[in-house]
Amino acid sequence: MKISPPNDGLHYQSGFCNDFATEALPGALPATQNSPQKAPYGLYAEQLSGTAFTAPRAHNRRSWLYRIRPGAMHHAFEKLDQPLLASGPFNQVDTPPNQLRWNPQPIPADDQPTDFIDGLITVAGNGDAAAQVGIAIHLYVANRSMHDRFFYDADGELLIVPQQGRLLARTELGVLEASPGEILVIPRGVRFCVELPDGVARGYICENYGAAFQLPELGPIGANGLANVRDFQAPVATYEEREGDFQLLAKFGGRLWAARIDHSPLDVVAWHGNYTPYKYDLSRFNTINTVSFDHPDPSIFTVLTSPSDTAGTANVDFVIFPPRWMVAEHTFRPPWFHRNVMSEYMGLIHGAYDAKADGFTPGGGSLHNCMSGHGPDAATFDKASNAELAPHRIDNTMAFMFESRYVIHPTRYALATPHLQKDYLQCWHGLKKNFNGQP
Ligand SMILES: O=C(O)Cc1cc(O)ccc1O
Ligand SMILES: [Fe+2]
Repeated sequence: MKISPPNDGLHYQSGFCNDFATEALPGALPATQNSPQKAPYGLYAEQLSGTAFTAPRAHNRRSWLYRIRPGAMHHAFEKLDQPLLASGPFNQVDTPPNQLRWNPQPIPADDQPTDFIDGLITVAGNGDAAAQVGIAIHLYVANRSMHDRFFYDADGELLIVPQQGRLLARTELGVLEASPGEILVIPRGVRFCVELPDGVARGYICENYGAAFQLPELGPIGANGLANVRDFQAPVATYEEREGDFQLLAKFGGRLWAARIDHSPLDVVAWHGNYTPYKYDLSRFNTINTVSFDHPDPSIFTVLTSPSDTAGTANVDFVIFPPRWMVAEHTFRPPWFHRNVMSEYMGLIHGAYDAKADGFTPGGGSLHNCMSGHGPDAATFDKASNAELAPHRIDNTMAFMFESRYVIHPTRYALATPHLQKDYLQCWHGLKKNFNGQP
């Protein structure tokens, strides 16, 4: 496996939810208090709270920003139409228990300029943004950088999974670049814009209305393993001092809103705290699996989890299926047939997924809802049932799953789009009856 330092030329601070401190100008960060009577350089001090003031210390997230102008300085918001963006409660259409699968969403043609916000398409979700429970699952397809407009999401944090093309996220707390194979998390409320270094981009987003993503417990695995703390990267303070006729977009109450703003809100010269955007390279994931027999539950592949108020039962887990060695003896090695109380949306970043011989392609998606049967397709079942069980490396692949305790409701668009595969269920119809009463 290749492990390399970040090659995007940007600087990052290492760690997950650390108490970071960073300043773009020397002395811009007050050294001994949060709210000096006059902050250095004439900056305004502003606290950005991601959890209740009174949240337990282990979960409390907030950062102190020292900025050129406070976040309150903009004109009034007015509603902005974005017909393909939907929000919880998801009740546009009745949710069928059918297993669903989609082909990739095409990137818009060049004569249809589409930035990261224009290109958001909601395919499914659950819960209620206003109640801070559940998730929305969006795709993004874009062919333009965001020019002179900035966005924040009050409804949830954004876990962004690039599938094609890099994203350069300029945020209030600094700049991060994410390539396919990396993820980017923008906390609730953080203002940012997205540029496209490769001209086009496509990917998936889990908009998490619930508790912020955290690292899963490791239990008997020990002190190390899965996604290690030091591999998460937060930005360093970088500010824009820029005036003009700009737009501040907000997602609030399930709707998009737009306000005029006469300066760049990315004007934070220094900050400290643990409420930050971050990126993570999925190739850093320390994969744990069986070295004896049977296919363990996919929870061993959990990168991040958003807990609900029931222990061990996530609002949403972000799970990956990375390259790995398969060595299980006398075992059917691919994912088994199963029905799950949790609901599973899957996407594919690149390569092929070991439960599906074909039909699940990079950029595509699938949804297996609460208690809907699914598992290997007929070709995979046949092959794996007869394979010689030598050590085998599953290579060149990266699939992922957003797994939620709440039923995931597809949107009207997702059920009507021509990208929905009409024949998905056929993938199991070729499974033969092998039972003949003989052991
Ligand atoms: O393909 C799926 O459905 C995801 C999945 C993978 C796995 O290895 C075990 C169970 C499971 O739900
Ligand atoms: Fe599954």
